[in-house]
Amino acid sequence: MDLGFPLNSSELVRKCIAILGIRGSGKSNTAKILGKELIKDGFPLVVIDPDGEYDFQEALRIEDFNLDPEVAVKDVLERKRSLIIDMNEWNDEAFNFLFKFLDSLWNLSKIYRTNVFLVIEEAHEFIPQGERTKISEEITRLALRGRKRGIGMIMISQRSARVNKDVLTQSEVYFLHKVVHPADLKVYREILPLKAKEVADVVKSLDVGEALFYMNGRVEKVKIRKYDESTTNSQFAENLA
Ligand SMILES: Nc1ncnc2c1ncn2[C@@H]1O[C@H](COP(=O)(O)OP(=O)(O)OP(=O)(O)O)[C@@H](O)[C@H]1O
Repeated sequence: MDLGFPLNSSELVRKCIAILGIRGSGKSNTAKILGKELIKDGFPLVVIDPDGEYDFQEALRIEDFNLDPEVAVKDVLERKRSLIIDMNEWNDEAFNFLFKFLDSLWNLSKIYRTNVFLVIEEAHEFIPQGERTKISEEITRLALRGRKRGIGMIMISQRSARVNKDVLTQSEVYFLHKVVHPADLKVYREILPLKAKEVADVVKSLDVGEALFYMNGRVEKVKIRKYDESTTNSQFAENLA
């Protein structure tokens, strides 16, 4: 696949991927490019979208939560359809749906074992460090034990230090965009096999859309290509069979 640099999508299957960086550093753009390329290569995505900003062609958007979560999960695992769960309303209805959806995903993935990626935007909101919720427990279980069931994860956060450490350290692939806060730089130092000064210098030099890509022990400065918002239009979940 082409992210602005070439990468083999099969190398990402069943892995946890972290996309980190400050506001405006290009995280969402990176996640969208990566998500679109994964869909193109045949891997369904489930996007937990707190700001209603994701919109992939051929994905179904769920924003009306009357739907049976198990039917939605089966659509992903059986028909390999991508879903965007729009959490914009941030209400009990949305959280109840999400909890049941993640629980069904855990249970049914054992049967189907479809390779799928769970995309979690603003990951610090759903899997906060030092706090446990019903949802964070579901996501943690999927991250720590989902690999054999086909589950990969893409976590995106502007607050690296506030994301649950147990989950973040499961990541094997990192896109590290610019950060400035010392607590976030400290997280980068823990992740990268570089000297502290090197980390500080190279991270400071990153422009919008640039990131340190870290996988298989190799760190590379990359420029992600720009996502074309005009080519997207997801369908609504009423179309779910
Ligand atoms: N690789 C890129 N090439 C060119 N422009 C980019 C690139 N990545 C991001 N941008 C632009 O920079 C701006 C911020 O990008 P983006 O929304 O992806 O950042 P973010 O880190 O996700 O910010 P936030 O945390 O506020 O969501 C957008 O206008 C986007 O179009």
